[in-house]
Amino acid sequence: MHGGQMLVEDSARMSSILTASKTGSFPSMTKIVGTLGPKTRTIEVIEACLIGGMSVARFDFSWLDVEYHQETVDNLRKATKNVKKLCAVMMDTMGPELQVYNKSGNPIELKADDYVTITPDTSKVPSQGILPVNYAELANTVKKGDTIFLGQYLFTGSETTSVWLEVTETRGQDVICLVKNSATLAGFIFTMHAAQVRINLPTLTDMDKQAISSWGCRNNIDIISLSYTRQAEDVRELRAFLAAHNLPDTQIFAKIENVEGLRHFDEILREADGIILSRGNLGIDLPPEKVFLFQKSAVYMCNMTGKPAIVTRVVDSMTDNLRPTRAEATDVANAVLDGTDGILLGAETLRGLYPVEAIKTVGRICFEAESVYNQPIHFKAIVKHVGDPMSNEESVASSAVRSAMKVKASVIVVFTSSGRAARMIAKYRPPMPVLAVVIPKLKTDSLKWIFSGAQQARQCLVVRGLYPILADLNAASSANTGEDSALEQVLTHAKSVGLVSSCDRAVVFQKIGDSWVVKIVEVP
Ligand SMILES: Nc1ncnc2c1ncn2[C@@H]1O[C@H](COP(=O)(O)OP(=O)(O)OP(=O)(O)O)[C@@H](O)[C@H]1O
Ligand SMILES: CC(=O)C(=O)O
Ligand SMILES: [K+]
Ligand SMILES: [Mg+2]
Repeated sequence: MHGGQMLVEDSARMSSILTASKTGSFPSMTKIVGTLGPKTRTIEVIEACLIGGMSVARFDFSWLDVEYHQETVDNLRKATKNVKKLCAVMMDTMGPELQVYNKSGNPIELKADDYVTITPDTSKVPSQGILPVNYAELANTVKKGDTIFLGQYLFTGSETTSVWLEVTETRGQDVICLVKNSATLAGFIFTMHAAQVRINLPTLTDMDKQAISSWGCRNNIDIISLSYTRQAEDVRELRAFLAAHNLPDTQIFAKIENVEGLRHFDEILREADGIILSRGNLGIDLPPEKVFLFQKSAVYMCNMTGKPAIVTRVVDSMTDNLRPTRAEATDVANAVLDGTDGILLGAETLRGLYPVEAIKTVGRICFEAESVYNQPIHFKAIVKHVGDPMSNEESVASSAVRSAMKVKASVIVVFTSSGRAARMIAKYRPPMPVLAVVIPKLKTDSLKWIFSGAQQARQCLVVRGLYPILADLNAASSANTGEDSALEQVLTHAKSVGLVSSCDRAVVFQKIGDSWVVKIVEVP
């Protein structure tokens, strides 16, 4: 059961480390985002990922086309039905990504101390001596001494399949580079990252717009992960585009992947619904000694404002191995202790040999870290950050979390329509799970009437500690009559999944009429 009875600071902790974890059937509070690709697109594997703890599926449009992703998302829908679990759909844009296409798929061997020319002439065949890139202005953008990384998609920057280049000169539109490490580039697409330079391409490209208006609309996507977000305007532009394409409720998670995004972090955070700390790219854009500082500061700011923070690139080595490295295992736990909402798996699930094991391993580490998370410190920091006077809702929400801790409640139940109230509770990081009971609302898009709710429920799946339940329509009418049939149903469900037992206490946060109310009930 979740609970955080002991902190790492407690002196009695050491021997208890060896006690087996009671993970049970309930997943970690920290959410796991899995990128679906070649190794994770059959119904069977997706089912195993969902059962293993994946609650958000990411579709990366840097790779392949709308038809490919449609097949995968159709399989995801079947899998969620089969295992009776909700899963949010996250679409990841391509953005201004530099790519080298290696049509033949023949490996390219680069040797340390050799020279290689990067050219925008894409009629050239990539080889040891020449690498054609999909960007005409590279020579005007980089200068002597700059660093360029190149490798298979989702490369780590310290492996034999990616290469570190140093710009020695520019010649017309070409860029001549010194190869710093020997490497064999394999695959059909290589990603290029020029460190700390501005790529003069729009954040939301025409290709992305096309994919959103076709695939995105067709699948009523829950979240867009906006790659290479560099300023708040990027988010505003996407927001307007979504509204114009009948996707007004799709959330925007800004991916911070370079120093320009880092510089504008505060303004981006104000506009976005969540943040993805894209350590893959940012980890090579920043000097290594600065990466942790960005992570701690960014997660802290997200926590203070109650917006989800997702950390990427945690267990790269699990792409080919059953166990993560010691450093990776510790890194996952530290991300949880920092306060992250979710962990995003990329290569591990996309092309890895052990996608399900990667999900489960990360889930177990998160679960363990959550049990020693210093929630009281976090709680105090938010109260201080929000300051006085608090809004009525926030004041009651924070009190609900405090009450739940004081009475050692097993669960907090929150009734919500948009998900906002649930996120407000989660912001205070209660140590027990929060059941977000999503009450459907009747809405019109001027063509037809529809019930909202399913999407809002799925969007809760990216927030630490939230477990959404989509209420039936009868629940919607019972609230204002003071009837508690919905609450009874929720507690019965919580009992059936082993989350609560008879005589446990549950804290309920709900809106009755215009007032926010907290009550403490005993599980029947
Ligand atoms: N016991 C209950 N049973 C069923 N419905 C309930 C119960 N208690 C509250 N509700 C309903 O839950 C809904 C809570 O949604 P509400 O819209 O107030 O919150 P939200 O969507 O998180 O915030 P906002 O609308 O401000 O974005 C209300 O419609 C309320 O009437
Ligand atoms: C996932 C991703 O894009 C990154 O970490 O850079
Ligand atoms: K991408
Ligand atoms: Mg990236």
